Amino acid sequence: MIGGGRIGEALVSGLLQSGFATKDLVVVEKFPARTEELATEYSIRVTDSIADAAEGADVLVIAVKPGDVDVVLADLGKADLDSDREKLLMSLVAGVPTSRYENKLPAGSPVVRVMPNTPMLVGEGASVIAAGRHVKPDHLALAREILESVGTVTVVPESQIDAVTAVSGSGPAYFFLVAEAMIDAGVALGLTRATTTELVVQTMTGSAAMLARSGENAADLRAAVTSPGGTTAAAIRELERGGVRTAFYEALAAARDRSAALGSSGD
Ligand SMILES: NC(=O)C1=CN([C@@H]2O[C@H](COP(=O)(O)OP(=O)(O)OC[C@H]3O[C@@H](n4cnc5c(N)ncnc54)[C@H](O)[C@@H]3O)[C@@H](O)[C@H]2O)C=CC1
Ligand SMILES: O=C(O)[C@@H]1CCC=N1
Repeated sequence: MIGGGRIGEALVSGLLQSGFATKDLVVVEKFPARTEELATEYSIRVTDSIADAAEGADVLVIAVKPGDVDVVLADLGKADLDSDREKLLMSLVAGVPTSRYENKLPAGSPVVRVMPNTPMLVGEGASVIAAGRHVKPDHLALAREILESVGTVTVVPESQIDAVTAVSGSGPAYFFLVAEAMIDAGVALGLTRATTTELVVQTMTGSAAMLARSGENAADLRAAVTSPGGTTAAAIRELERGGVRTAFYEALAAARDRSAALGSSGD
């Protein structure tokens, strides 16, 4: 795991909780305080040397910011890696296409681009994978196996990954924002923060469970809550007046465009 930040830690933590052995994971982290934190929290080996971790690894996971990918690739290029041992590279980096890795790695290197999300920290991640040019079914199966230990896995063509990033990669932030706004609104109505937080969290959890399990679509489930002339209709009217639907269209298009831009500029 190259990059032990938020997403790197989420995957490491999820993998360990799902039964991966600490001896099978090595994290490369360049920020010393972070190195210390990860080693203490998870009892895994954390190093600041990419060469040290990559030697002997079957899978390299890249979890640095898009702007740091070229440095990582340069370090991998300098490392004296065992060329007989094929390594699967899994990039969790937003925006960066598989071709950027393929152009810098030895010819024929298998690269899988992944768009994960942070709920993998609690085993509820939604990971989406796209195969690079040299990926064979076995590589895809291995990537799937790793990611399925922390949530669901969906395979799409790489042309769809920027859109997927807008939906599920950034998606948790939209839900957290809605939760934050609802909690503040409940407090404005006079409820305690503790009570309103508990109610919002359970309402979100319960609604998500209904969406996942009831077999009904979101529009029908919403209609079932909306009594004629009732409270929900009054609330939805205000949300629509506030442009909530258009805001989501625009927000997801902005995220998709930003993902594409990160891939070309890297910053
Ligand atoms: N945070 C999220 O919800 C999601 C993030 N991603 C992607 O995951 C990647 C990482 O994001 P975060 O974890 O949020 O960022 P972060 O900034 O928390 O973590 C990146 C880590 O990489 C380390 N690092 C940078 N250069 C390094 C190098 N050369 N060698 C070793 N370590 C190095 C940094 O010290 C830092 O700890 C990004 O590319 C992002 O696009 C993808 C999906 C969701
Ligand atoms: O905000 C970002 O760029 C990353 C990618 C998806 C979620 N977080």
